Amino acid sequence: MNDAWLTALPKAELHLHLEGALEPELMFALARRNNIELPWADVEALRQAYSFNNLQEFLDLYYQGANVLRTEQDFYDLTWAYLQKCHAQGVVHVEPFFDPQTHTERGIPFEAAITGISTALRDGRAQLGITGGLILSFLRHLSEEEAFQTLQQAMPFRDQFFAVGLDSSEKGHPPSKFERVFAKARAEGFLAVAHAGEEGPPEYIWQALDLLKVNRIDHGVRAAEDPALLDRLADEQVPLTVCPLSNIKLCVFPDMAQHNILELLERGLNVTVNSDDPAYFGGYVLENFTALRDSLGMTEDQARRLALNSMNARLV
Ligand code: HPA
Ligand SMILES: [Zn+2]
Repeated sequence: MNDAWLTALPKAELHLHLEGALEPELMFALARRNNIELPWADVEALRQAYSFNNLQEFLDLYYQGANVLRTEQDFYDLTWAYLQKCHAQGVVHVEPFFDPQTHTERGIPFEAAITGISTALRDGRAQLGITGGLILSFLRHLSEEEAFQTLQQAMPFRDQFFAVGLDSSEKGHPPSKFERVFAKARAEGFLAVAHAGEEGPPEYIWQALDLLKVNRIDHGVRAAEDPALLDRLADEQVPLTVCPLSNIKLCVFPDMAQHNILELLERGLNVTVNSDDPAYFGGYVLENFTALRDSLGMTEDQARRLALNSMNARLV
């Protein structure tokens, strides 16, 4: 199975943080455009800094990088660059996240972010034939109150996103912290997803299912530690948006040869392949598939099932 075969396979990307698609070259270009001084001398020095021992070390850099995003045009350019990458790799449907609080906390109008992103998604549909929709993600290291405020702020733009999500520092911030915000979002008609079981324990996956009533679990690889949870995920065919290269970069697994994605697939779980933060983790969807082929011996049949799972796990 060569790269062209994997590219031709129709794929959906269901776990992608737009802020994590900010390539170093674009980060420097936007810094120049917005008169912002970056703490790295050049693109090479920035790439050198992409070495992480855990999720938090990555997040510290990711929030720093997002600081170059200021105008509606910046958000448009970021999203458009991502969509062109998708187009080149046979990704035909996308359901990206954005983190409004990363931007509103530094004084960027909510409207600038969501309008720039939505306009690019609309152009992606018209010009590239890529379908999809946007997920508004709450930062779980911030308070419930701030999540409620963010949802409130988003209401005038309710037709521009279809679901809410939960991301950022997982440990110590269980899904239960956001039970009431998610209930409100669901009552408003939004679907729900949540990061759970990336660094956090299986208990957080149970909570995401039972308290947040999510339609998908983002990551979920630590479900492997809990046989009863594996049975539930298999029985209910809950989609898991697994991100192999991310998990290696953030030391969730020591190396790709030890990743459990194919074991989860063979146990009957509804797993999909995604890139998470491709600019930081060394690859988009295609590179995640090729890594599974090269390091885990993924077969053509498994690749087909993974891609089909992603298409079937679409929510819009
Ligand atoms: O992998 C992730 N986990 C949690 N929060 C995130 N925000 C961007 N990427 C991630
Ligand atoms: Zn993620």
